[in-house]
Amino acid sequence: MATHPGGLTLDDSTGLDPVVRVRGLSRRFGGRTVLDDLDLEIGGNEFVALLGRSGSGKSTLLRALAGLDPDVAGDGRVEVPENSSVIFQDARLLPWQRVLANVVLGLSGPGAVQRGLERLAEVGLAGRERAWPNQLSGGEQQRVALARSLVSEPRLLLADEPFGALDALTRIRMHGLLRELCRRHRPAVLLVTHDVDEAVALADRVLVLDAGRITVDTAIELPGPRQHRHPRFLEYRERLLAALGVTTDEGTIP
Ligand SMILES: Nc1ncnc2c1ncn2[C@@H]1O[C@H](COP(=O)(O)OP(=O)(O)OP(=O)(O)O)[C@@H](O)[C@H]1O
Repeated sequence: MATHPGGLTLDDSTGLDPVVRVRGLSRRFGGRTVLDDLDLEIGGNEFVALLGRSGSGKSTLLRALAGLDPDVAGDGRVEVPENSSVIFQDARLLPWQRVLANVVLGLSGPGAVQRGLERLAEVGLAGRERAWPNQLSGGEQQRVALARSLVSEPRLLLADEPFGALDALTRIRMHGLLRELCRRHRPAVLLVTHDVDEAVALADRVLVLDAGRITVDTAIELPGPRQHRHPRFLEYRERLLAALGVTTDEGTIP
């Protein structure tokens, strides 16, 4: 059981008990308000994608949740699980440490190395444990970062455009891998992306951040493996693009 900030008692056993609770979060840079009294809840095991135009504050929100921004306004309330992980667009591996050492960095105790080996196998890098990061491709390095982000069995995974630097084919493979790993390890996920297709393909719920607040909050309900050409997929896509202010005509070359 856990206590809601408002005093409501929520039942952990449902898996719906929020692991992220944000109330009244504001962030200003100089005179500019980027996050404006924002509220957000993410349930345990929920996979949430956060869309927004460039500069709308997606990374600012993720950094606040990751505890990487010491200057978020004091009147807001941000509750996240202690055991959270972050993954960025660049893998951020230590070049002087081998792959396995990068994955288990900061972990101690019996079983840490074993867990690292298991995660590496899950991301398809069994046998590469002793390689140096610069011996891996960009996509492989990002697989290592994914293994590292899950090795501590986090309750919350914060991902900031983790596939943004990858080529289209690698990105699609990584989508499948992330979905599969999240099904297995069940963290709640907040995935920041500018890619509407990525959001609809991966998430249970998609948010749009605009003018400092969450303006769209929609569940994605699609049967079976997600097909980009499924009519409902296209419907979600159109609706989200419209919410982002993109008209269907944009991108059409006359
Ligand atoms: N440390 C900072 N100092 C000043 N302004 C900042 C700082 N960090 C972010 N900003 C501003 O806050 C706004 C939101 O930035 P943020 O990186 O959160 O947007 P974003 O939605 O993630 O954008 P993108 O999709 O382009 O990555 C931008 O206008 C940015 O210039």
